[in-house]
Amino acid sequence: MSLMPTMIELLARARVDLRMGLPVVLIEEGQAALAIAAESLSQDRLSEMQALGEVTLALTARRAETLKARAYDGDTARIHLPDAADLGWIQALADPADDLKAPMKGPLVSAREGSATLHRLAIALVKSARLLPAALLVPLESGAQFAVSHGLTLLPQAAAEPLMSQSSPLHAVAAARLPMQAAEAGRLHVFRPEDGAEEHYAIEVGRPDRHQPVLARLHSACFTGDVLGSLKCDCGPQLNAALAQMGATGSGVLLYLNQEGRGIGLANKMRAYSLQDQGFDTVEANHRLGFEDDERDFRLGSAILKELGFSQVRLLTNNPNKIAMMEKTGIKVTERVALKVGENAFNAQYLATKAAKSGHML
Ligand SMILES: Nc1nc2c(ncn2[C@@H]2O[C@H](COP(=O)(O)OP(=O)(O)OP(=O)(O)O)[C@@H](O)[C@H]2O)c(=O)[nH]1
Ligand SMILES: [Zn+2]
Repeated sequence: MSLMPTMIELLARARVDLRMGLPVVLIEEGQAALAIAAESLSQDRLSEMQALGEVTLALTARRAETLKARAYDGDTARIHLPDAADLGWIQALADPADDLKAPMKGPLVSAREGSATLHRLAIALVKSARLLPAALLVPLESGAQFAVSHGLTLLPQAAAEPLMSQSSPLHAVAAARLPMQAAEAGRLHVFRPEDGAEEHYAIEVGRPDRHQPVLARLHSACFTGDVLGSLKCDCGPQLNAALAQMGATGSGVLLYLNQEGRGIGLANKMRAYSLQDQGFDTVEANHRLGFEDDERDFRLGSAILKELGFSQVRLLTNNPNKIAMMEKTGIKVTERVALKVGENAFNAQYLATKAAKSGHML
């Protein structure tokens, strides 16, 4: 038995399958469905799914709103797939890239009867695979049998609980000394979550006293800002300023959380940037894609701080949600240290939107 995958391992496997364009079998209390990500769908697999029964497209209520489709299940909408629907039809619903060019997609008919539990689970899975939040589902008579005979991953709803509550435990896997320009006394720790998702890093500067509040920064990965010096955001200058301040005062801890694009992944962030080029702001772009404003899980941050032995922080941030999440998850924020750097002509509007819509402190 111990060689069989655990629930959390099944979850990791399902995430990879969906990215590769393979369907997975989802089961919950007598219901079963075959689910596949809209983004990685092929025409062959679509035809196979259509041959199995009535296919529905699971979308978030956010995406449904843009498409003027009804979402009868709160945060989730189940759209009936017309018989004539092809790959292009599905992609146009899942991906907002051409919304403005081809605005009329309807009439879209949403399902009202039955349960949306498996649809909601499918959306959570494709989001965690950093794909577009859209999935196709077709009901199955016997999920377990179908999975075995087709060699597919079988995922019970219970396996996805950690995904829904986003609280996979993490473990420190390696650490070493890392002298940096900003602080010679640096140490980099790598943390690996049990659910096979991205690793996160902690950079400890000096030897912070575990009994005192530590100067801390929760930095979210921004490949464009951190590495390329993008002027569209303020991430690069914030990263450098935080490390510089820790170096200057001799101690601190910077968490580098691999939650690119506020947790939607780089491909989706580039889709959001492309919508921004069409005139939408950073929040509207996320919504049109079907995401919430912010899909990050800051609980990861407090879990890492606790693993490192910290319980109180002086937090470098302008984001009140980060402070609230720290407090809620057992890390005391004794002080908020403002971090206002890197404003320029390209990101002024982005920063103004964060202040107006996301409550950022100026
Ligand atoms: N989806 C999306 N993500 C973006 C956009 N611009 C920047 N990001 C991401 O936003 C995150 C920036 O987060 P942080 O530096 O923690 O900033 P913050 O939440 O505004 O909070 P503080 O900087 O602490 O005040 C990074 O993951 C970026 O990749 C955008 O237009 N769309
Ligand atoms: Zn950035």
